[in-house]
Amino acid sequence: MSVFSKIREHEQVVFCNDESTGLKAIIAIHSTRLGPALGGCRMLPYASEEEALEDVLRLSKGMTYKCAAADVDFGGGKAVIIGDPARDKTPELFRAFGQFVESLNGRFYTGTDMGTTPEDFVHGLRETNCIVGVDEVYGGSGDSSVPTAQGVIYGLQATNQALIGSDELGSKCYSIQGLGKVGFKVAERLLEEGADLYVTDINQQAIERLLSKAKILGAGVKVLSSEEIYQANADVFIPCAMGGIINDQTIEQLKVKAVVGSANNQLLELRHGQLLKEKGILFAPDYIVNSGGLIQVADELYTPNKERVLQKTKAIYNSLLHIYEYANTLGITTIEAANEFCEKRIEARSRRNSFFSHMKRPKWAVRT
Ligand SMILES: NC(=O)C1=CN([C@@H]2O[C@H](COP(=O)(O)OP(=O)(O)OC[C@H]3O[C@@H](n4cnc5c(N)ncnc54)[C@H](O)[C@@H]3O)[C@@H](O)[C@H]2O)C=CC1
Ligand SMILES: O=C(O)CCC(=O)C(=O)O
Repeated sequence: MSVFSKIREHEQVVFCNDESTGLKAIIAIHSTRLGPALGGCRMLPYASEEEALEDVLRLSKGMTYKCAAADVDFGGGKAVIIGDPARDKTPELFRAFGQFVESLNGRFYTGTDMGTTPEDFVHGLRETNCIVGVDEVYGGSGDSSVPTAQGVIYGLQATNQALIGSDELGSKCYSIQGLGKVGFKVAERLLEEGADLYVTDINQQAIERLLSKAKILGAGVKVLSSEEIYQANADVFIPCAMGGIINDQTIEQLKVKAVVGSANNQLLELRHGQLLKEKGILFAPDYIVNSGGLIQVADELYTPNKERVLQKTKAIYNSLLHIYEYANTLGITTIEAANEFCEKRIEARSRRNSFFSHMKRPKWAVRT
């Protein structure tokens, strides 16, 4: 397939190469119809450049929908750095990346994602102001995985409400894939609520950290292998690592009643939403559940306010219940319902103007 056929849905794709630092990154801007593109930057040891391109194209498109669902005036973008986060990170690499972000002149804002941390982006911040989610001491709004994890908790509560008519999180069993920045915080909160957990992570340190926490709380955690997690006898599966994990092979194994997690692009294909529905498994559209981080970093660009972020993150609960109800009424899948809702909103808003006209975000005039 030609490059232009591959990127036909996207406005712009930038390949960033810096030999001296070893930086190989791709920035994808899916759409700026609702405002400048906003989305985190992943660092992963992709098996091939094609795989990295595929990932950044899918992720940036997802951000367009996430921005529409979260009702923020930004568009969809994302970046990936090809490299091993455990081995290849240097301050100079992140500065080189920051220079490329700056060259886009405000069309793209970025921050953390899988494999990157707020500390990494402090280096990038020396080259551009278009970096979000660094520590408050550097003028940022802080680690965006905190509201992301909070949003997953609201998503779990809404899903429990839809399934059993109660928001209660304890006295249930959850299976969690990935105990990184988001997964660990979700696991910690569920343990505090008295829930039982099955967990998996390819990083042994992440497992040990959670086991120490569980020991302090006297809580029950069972560690499973990467393959076993799909068969766990849990009520809800919480994917907090990579995408594409809901597919033909895994759906067959799932015993849960719902899938609610932070991982971006959980469904390998749209039809997997239908397969989940047929199996009676409720799917919480990932870009609604995991929008807490986006809400925080978007808010940061209007001068950050923690209380406002919390209020907007809480809205994930009602948004999800609304999507469940809408899907039920129309007899469609929850992902179809969410996509339809976002596409209508993008269409309605773009009728006003099809371009964004200001580099700086206007200050919030109205408190919600
Ligand atoms: N950090 C944030 O605020 C947001 C994150 N997300 C998404 O949530 C997911 C997790 O993000 P973070 O926690 O920030 O990433 P992270 O890099 O901090 O954590 C990911 C964890 O998953 C583990 N992992 C990787 N492959 C695995 C596998 N095959 N099986 C089990 N564990 C595996 C890693 O060892 C790591 O501990 C990603 O899909 C990310 O795109 C979405 C919205 C915002
Ligand atoms: O969390 C962030 O820094 C930006 C939001 C994002 O990339 C995401 O929601 O996937």
